[in-house]
Amino acid sequence: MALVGVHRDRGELRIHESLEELITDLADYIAELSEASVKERGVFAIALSGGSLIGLMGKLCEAPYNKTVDWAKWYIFWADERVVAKNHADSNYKLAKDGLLSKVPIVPSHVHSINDSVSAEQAADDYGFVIRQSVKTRMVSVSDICDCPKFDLILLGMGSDGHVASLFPNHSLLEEKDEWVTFITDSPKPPPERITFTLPVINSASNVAVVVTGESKAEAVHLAIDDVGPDCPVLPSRMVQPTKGKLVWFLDKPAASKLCDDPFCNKRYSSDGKARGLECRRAGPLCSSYSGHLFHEMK
Ligand SMILES: O=C1O[C@H](COP(=O)(O)O)[C@@H](O)[C@H](O)[C@H]1O
Repeated sequence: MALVGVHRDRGELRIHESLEELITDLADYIAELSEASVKERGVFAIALSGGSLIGLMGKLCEAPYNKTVDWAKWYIFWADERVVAKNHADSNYKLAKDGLLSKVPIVPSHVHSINDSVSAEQAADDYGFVIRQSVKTRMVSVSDICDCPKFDLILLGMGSDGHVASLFPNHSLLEEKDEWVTFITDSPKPPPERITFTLPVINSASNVAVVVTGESKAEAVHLAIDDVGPDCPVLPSRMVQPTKGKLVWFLDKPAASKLCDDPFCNKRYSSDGKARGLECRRAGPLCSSYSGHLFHEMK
């Protein structure tokens, strides 16, 4: 059973009892967005990240999703990529290909991976061109408030330092306002050369999901979501604030364990692993950060 709440300005939180439950909820969420987008626009433009996210999407390769999802309508992009050969162990493309894309009937020409035979700067330029072409042909829609691409869904992971895509804390790339895709040659996490969507592109998407698991990320989750006051370090993950789109956090219990303005009205999980806040929530007024929200237990 998951707890779902809507934070007043940090989007919807889905906190899962187990990884298995999170994995199923994530597959349902992606499948539903795909269906809605294909119905509305005839296509589904999705941007992936690398890391643990791909393993957590694995259920999409299984029944019923492998048969019910309209894979032929999917257009795949990457929110970030390491500038390494496509068959390199560090490649986000390889990770997605091995873990997902080779197991479902995606049209190969709909998979937009980076040019891996040029410099990071050139790869970012080339990828920006690919996205401009995709906007021109309306495979990717365009934001109605700026000229940015509006992806149907951008899927992000988050590092324990709070980075998303290849946007790292205290890095000048966080200030990029003009480019859609940019590059980094000094990534604090190896490999050093990467390309990444910029915040204006991430924040123009119709839907953004941040998928975070494990206790090692609990502090970053706390800093990305809770109202921790003016001295709070501004993590890249906190700068994910879709202008008009919907933000959803998929968390497991360990990742959510340091949330203080939490769905449980400041009560953490009790030692037996039960979410005590459920009683608290039923009994009394809700934590102010979660006003105007729906809170329910998901079956
Ligand atoms: O380097 C990267 O790290 C993040 C987080 O990865 P995780 O394994 O800790 O989930 C990932 O989202 C990003 O795409 C990747 O390039």
